[in-house]
Amino acid sequence: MSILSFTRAWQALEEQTTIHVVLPNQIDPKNKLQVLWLLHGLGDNGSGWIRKTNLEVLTKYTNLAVITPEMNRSFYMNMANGLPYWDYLTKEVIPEMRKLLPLSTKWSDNFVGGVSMGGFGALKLAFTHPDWFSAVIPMSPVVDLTTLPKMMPDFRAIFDGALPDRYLQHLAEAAPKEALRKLRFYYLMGDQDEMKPESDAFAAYLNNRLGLNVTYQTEPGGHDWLYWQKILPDVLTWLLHVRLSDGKPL
Ligand SMILES: N[C@@H](CCC(=O)N[C@@H](CSC=O)C(=O)NCC(=O)O)C(=O)O
Repeated sequence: MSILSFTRAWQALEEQTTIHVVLPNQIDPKNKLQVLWLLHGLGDNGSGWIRKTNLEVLTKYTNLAVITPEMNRSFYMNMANGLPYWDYLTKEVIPEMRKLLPLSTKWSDNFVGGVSMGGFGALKLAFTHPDWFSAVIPMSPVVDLTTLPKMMPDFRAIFDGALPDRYLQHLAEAAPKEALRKLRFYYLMGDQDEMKPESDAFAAYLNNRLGLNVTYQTEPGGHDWLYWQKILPDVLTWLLHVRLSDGKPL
C-alpha cells in the first residue's frame, strides 16, 4: 500500500490542510479505483484513521483507495464564525482528488463512512448527495445536534443561534426517496456509548419510517478508538460483500 500525505491550500478555506490517502500498490490505469471517503471525528484530523487503526494492513486485501479529508472542528458545516468546511469538502476536496488520482467517479464505486462527528458527516453527505455514494457507514455518529454543548465547548463557532433540531431528519426527508432507497447503510454503535439511545431511535427511523436499507449493528464498545479499531475489519468486510454483490471484479 502507499500512504500519501497531501498538503495544499484550498480556495474555500484560504489555508492549508493535509489529506491522507491510502492507495493499492497495483493500479490498473484502465480501471479507476473504488473509493472509501473516511471521515474523522471531533478533536481529530484525517491522520487519525492512519495512526489509530490498522487501516493500511486491512486495505491491502481490498483494492480500494481510502481518502481521509481534514475537517477540523467544523461538524461538516460551513461554520457561522469560522471557515466554510462543507463547501471545501463538497466543492473542492472531492472533485480535486478525483482530478489528481485515478479515482472512479461512479456512484457504485464510491462509499462514505466516518466516526462520531464524521459519522454525522457521512450521513449528511449521503442525504445531500445520494447520487454520489452507494454505501454509507456511520460509526457511532452524532445524530442529534442539540447535544453539541455537552461535547463541544466551542459549538458557537459553528452555530450562532438555536441549535438545529432534527437536522439529519430534515435532510433525509428533503432527499429524493428513490435515490435514498438505493443506498446501503451499515450503521455501527457501541452499547456503552452515551449517544446510543439517539442512534437506536435514528436507525429505527431510517429503517421503518423512511424504508431505507439499514443494517444496524450494536455490540460491546464505547465512543472511542478501541471500539472503532475493533469494528474496522467488519466495516471493510461488509463493504467487500456490497462490492462483490454488484457483480464486479474488484
Ligand atoms: N470535548 C472534546 C471531544 C473530543 C473527543 O472525544 N473526540 C473523539 C471523537 S468524538 C466525536 O467526534 C475522538 O476520537 N477524539 C480523538 C482521540 O484520539 O481521542 C472536544 O471538544 O474536542
